[in-house]
Amino acid sequence: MNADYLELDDVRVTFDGFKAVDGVTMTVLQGDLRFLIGPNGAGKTTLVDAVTGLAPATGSIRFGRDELVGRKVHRIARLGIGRTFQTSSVFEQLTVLQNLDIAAGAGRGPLTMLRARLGVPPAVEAALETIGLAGQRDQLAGVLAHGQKRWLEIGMLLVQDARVLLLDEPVAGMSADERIRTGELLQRVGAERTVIVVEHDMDFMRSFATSVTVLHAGKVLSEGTVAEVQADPRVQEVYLGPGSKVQA
Ligand SMILES: Nc1ncnc2c1ncn2[C@@H]1O[C@H](COP(=O)(O)OP(=O)(O)OP(=O)(O)O)[C@@H](O)[C@H]1O
Repeated sequence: MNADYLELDDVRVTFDGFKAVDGVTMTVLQGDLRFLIGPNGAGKTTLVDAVTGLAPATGSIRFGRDELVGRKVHRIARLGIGRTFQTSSVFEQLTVLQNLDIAAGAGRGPLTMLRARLGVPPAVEAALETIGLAGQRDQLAGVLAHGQKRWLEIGMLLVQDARVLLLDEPVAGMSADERIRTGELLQRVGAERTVIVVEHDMDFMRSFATSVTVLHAGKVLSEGTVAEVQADPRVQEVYLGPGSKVQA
């Protein structure tokens, strides 16, 4: 098995006795574009919080040889686990390049930062190309289109050399064209990394997921290819609904 994989074993998160994540076991490999779906309140965001250290979890979350449960947020980030949130978090008053530069400099000292400013570091250059914003590098992030801001956030994870990307509703609010471009970006990025996408957009999932985990009430209800989970009667019952178009 490749060293870059995320392995969750019996992960649990409890808030005042309420089991938000209730014994989740799943493995996501490098090159997999895994979609995490489920009804509102199923525990998707809490599970991502558990992986990134924002929610206190029990059980085991391993990235390669490293155990993440019990580690602090910044240590988990340094191990190469990156995430985006439901709302965009770019620095609107700074340019695209400055946003990437700051992300690339996270953890570097001021002198290193100063030296790095003399030229655009190769990792930043590569990220600009990957996210399709090379032409907008000197624009303020605040004037970018909604989709472009979300791509910039992904770029910020790339320059930090995140090996695992956890993206919370990355296409919410995007146009149809932006959705397609985001899916293609995730395919490019996901070829070399482990990507988990929390998403409610079923058309987007059908187009781009290589595998799907369905959460319900904090537990894994179903897992497999898009066709497999869509054909699963339990999924149709609790999530996709009796009227959903099943395209097995
Ligand atoms: N900090 C918290 N304290 C108490 N309960 C919480 C906390 N965070 C989440 N919950 C509860 O845990 C459950 C799972 O929430 P979570 O946000 O993980 O679901 P989700 O599947 O991401 O939902 P959505 O699709 O609506 O974003 C919900 O019932 C929520 O109210």
